[in-house]
Amino acid sequence: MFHLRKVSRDVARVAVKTRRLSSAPERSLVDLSVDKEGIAIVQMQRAPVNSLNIELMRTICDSVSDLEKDKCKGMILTSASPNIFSAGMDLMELHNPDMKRLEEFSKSMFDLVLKLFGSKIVTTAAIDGYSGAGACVVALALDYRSMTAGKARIGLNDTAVGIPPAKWVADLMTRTMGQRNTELALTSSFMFPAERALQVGLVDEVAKDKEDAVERCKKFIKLYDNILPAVRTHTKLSLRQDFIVEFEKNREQYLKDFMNTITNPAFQNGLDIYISSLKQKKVKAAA
Ligand SMILES: CCCCC/C=C\C/C=C\C/C=C/C(=O)SCCNC(=O)CCNC(=O)[C@H](O)C(C)(C)COP(=O)(O)OP(=O)(O)OC[C@H]1O[C@@H](n2cnc3c(N)ncnc32)[C@H](O)[C@@H]1OP(=O)(O)O
Repeated sequence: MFHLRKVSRDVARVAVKTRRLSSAPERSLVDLSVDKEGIAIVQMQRAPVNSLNIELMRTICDSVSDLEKDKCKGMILTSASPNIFSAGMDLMELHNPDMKRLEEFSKSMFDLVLKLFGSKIVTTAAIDGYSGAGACVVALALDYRSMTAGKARIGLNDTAVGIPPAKWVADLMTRTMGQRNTELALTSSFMFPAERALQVGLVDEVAKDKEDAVERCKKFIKLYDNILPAVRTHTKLSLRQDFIVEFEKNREQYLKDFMNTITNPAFQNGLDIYISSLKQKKVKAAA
């Protein structure tokens, strides 16, 4: 666990009242609440599997911006879907896409990664269920991850949908898990149960259930209670600056690479088969 040096100084905080912000229609994709201590829960609720489409990614992004403006202590990203944190990118956004929307999709995806990775507040995830590919990228962009033991799996299984992991995705994983573990994870597309994910550093703690995962996130956020937020943010961002600068510098190229991969006919054929197999699974289960 982490040991943060105590700084004996009053930390001025803007009082954040407990409230819900999910009344606006576009905000119904997440349920956002902030407790009396200034810790926010951003709960994804895009049924059935929280697949990341443009609207969900933008909503998460906007929510984090709001929380930063409000000077929240920290946020916990979690899911309303039982057994699923998120199924990753919305495959329907990638399947026979409209070019303009695909470009918007790519931009929203990059904006979200940068927003989460470069956030001023403490960012955590309580992962209570499947967290594959794009969802694992989202989790990796946060400061801390707790994950429930059991059936939940996390990993970058991009090759399963025919997407070779982009360099920045591999970099993000390497920062967390180191070169060797990342190489093994990416080349094998291994989906880690919580205990294995903990061993390789993909998650920080294993929880017994969702409630416990949320509590562990809160505990992590409170570790910073005696550190001046501006000092913590400065330190975090200076350690992350290399990734952010590199990302901004290559953003246009990453966008082109992503668009080229998705629009490749071989990728579209593979995706056709993959989506059919997902649907078929349901038909078989019902039979
Ligand atoms: C900033 C964020 C993005 C960052 C990414 C950045 C860069 C690129 C990095 C990586 C590339 C990432 C690629 C991807 O993320 S591609 C998506 C990869 N995800 C998957 O392959 C998961 C596929 N789904 C499953 O394995 C299962 O559905 C599940 C999640 C384990 C859940 O199983 P369960 O049995 O509970 O449900 P169903 O399988 O019956 O599914 C219900 C329903 O949902 C549809 N669905 C499932 N997954 C997706 C999806 N990813 N997108 C769209 N729709 C999905 C499924 O087809 C069912 O639909 P139906 O109409 O039949 O009800």
